[in-house]
Amino acid sequence: MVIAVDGPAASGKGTIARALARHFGLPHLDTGLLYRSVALNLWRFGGDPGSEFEAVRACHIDGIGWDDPELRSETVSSIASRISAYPMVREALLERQKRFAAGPSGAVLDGRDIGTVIAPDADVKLFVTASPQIRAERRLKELQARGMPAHLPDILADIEARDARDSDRSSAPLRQAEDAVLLDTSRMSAEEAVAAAIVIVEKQRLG
Ligand SMILES: Nc1ncnc2c1ncn2[C@@H]1O[C@H](COP(=O)(O)OP(=O)(O)O)[C@@H](O)[C@H]1O
Ligand SMILES: Nc1ccn([C@@H]2O[C@H](COP(=O)(O)OP(=O)(O)O)[C@@H](O)[C@H]2O)c(=O)n1
Repeated sequence: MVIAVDGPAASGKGTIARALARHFGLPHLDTGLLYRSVALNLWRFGGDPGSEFEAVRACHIDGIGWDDPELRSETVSSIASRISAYPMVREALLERQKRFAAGPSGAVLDGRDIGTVIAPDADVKLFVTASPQIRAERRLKELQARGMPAHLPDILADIEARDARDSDRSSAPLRQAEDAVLLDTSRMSAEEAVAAAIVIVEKQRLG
């Protein structure tokens, strides 16, 4: 079974995708980490996020560990949001995501374009969302828990800017696939959102 989980920043898609992978015994790929790795590479070699050419040169990401704490920094988040709009960057990361989705034991992938581009034939597609204010509050708590300086109005502005960039880009914009089920987690705890997602998957896969 292949499960596609898409949605905007801090909607809870990663939490849901990880829990679904555990529940159904499937491998999981957080595709945002690929874009974050390119951003971290670019930042480390002093490249210009305004240059598609330099961003493509940063797509050799095998040397970056998924547990590198820098991947989650606000600087890297912001660069990732910019470089992910470049068609050549998306192209460079496409094959590895498609290969993961086509793996022999099925998969759960989360990102922005899983249901539309990476795995258009996924068995189940979820589009996870929540209001910008709620998402900003979640990210604030997350940053505070990691002891990082954080300011709600700045986080909200950043989330809105990233939503706009994700939705307005011409290459694989963020949008709900026609056959995706919408899950608005604004009024749900993480546990409730996971439980709702499991029910959706069970229903969808039975057709
Ligand atoms: N339904 C929810 N209610 C409250 N907090 C949540 C919920 N879902 C996720 N979170 C928390 O919000 C933050 C962002 O969630 P995450 O799953 O990383 O989102 P995304 O992958 O969409 O960016 C995390 O700290 C997570 O624990
Ligand atoms: N499939 C994907 C995944 C992420 N991205 C981009 O990569 C950035 C980081 O993704 P992420 O999923 O780790 O970000 P959060 O939603 O966790 O904040 C986002 O701002 C997106 O613009 C994308 O364009 N396509």
